[in-house]
Amino acid sequence: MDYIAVRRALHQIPEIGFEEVETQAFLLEQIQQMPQEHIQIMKWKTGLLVRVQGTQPSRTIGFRTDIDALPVKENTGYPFQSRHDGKMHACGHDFHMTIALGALEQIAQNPVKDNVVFIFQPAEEGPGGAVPMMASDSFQKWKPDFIFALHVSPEFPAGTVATKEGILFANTSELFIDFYGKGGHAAYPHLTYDAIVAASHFVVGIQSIVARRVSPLNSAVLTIGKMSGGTKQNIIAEHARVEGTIRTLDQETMALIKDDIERQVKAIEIAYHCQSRIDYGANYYQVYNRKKYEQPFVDFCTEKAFPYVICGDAMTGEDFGYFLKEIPGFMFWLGVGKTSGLHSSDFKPDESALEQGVRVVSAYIREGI
Ligand SMILES: CC(=O)N[C@@H](CCC[C@H](N)C(=O)O)C(=O)O
Repeated sequence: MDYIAVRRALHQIPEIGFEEVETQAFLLEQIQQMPQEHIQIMKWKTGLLVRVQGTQPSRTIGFRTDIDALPVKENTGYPFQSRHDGKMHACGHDFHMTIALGALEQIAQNPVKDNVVFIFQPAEEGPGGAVPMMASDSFQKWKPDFIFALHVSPEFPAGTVATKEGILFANTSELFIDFYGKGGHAAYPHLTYDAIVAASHFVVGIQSIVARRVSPLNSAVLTIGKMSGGTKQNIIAEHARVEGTIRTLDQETMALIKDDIERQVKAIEIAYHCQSRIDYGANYYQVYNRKKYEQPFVDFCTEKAFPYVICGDAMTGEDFGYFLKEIPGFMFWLGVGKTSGLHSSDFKPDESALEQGVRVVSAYIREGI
């Protein structure tokens, strides 16, 4: 398989969570070009489960990749840039899928003792594909006894593995708040209750939550990434909406932040004569690496001379945390060299990491687990 060509082809067809129809078809096309004798495929919504039958199986090993993209307008200048306007693989899932396909090809060509299931999971960026996929009959039928996954990172040199014991990715909760006021003519503000002014005060007010309610020895993030409202420049807005995300390293801090958000929303309602509705959307459980499952991987990397570093916690989220809550396993970062950060419109990971990713994943399946 030409990893770079596959990654570039996937890069051109980014799709948002649970819309990965073209992606699923492309993945199937690639899988059909592999030796078929030991492979079985099950579709699950826009995702796939692909099982390679082991030679003398006593258990099932799982490797999971996410397959969705983000609503980002690409600005990489790539000749192979996204063909789907306003959508982009800005979180590296094109890399993740290519590495999964590469490892699948190697295992399909030469199966290992145990069964291996490659899990192509939709909607990691939202609304969250892991929980419904895990609950499906298809997943339950081939449920792995051990599972692992990777995520690309621009924080580490291309091809370098980075992981740690304990929390790797944070707990997350999406946040959507609608403010409803009373619209009217821009020249008669005293006859209205401006929803945009209410939402703006809310956004400024909550900046004090992490600064003043969360212990300075703890960590949390409260980001509003989107704000919208109104219909025209000379009409006072009846409705405004803020959309964001909360990140914490424990559930208590998550509850504390939500409680403070609710208090501030109540205060805004009173002060600005509006009504509101809060929706916490998708919540992701932390990705927690238990030493028992992470340490053997670190030892394996050392033994095989795969470049490796110990990393810190990150406030990124990943619904892979739900797999690890139920199934033994671990997650790691794969460095893709210095580039703009994840979710940036000019995110340009170093493609030399693809081959190393395939090498690490297939070697660990074959010799490590
Ligand atoms: C690795 C990564 O970037 N993951 C996403 C996960 C999204 C979680 C959820 N939809 C939210 O926005 O809270 C991230 O943003 O960290």
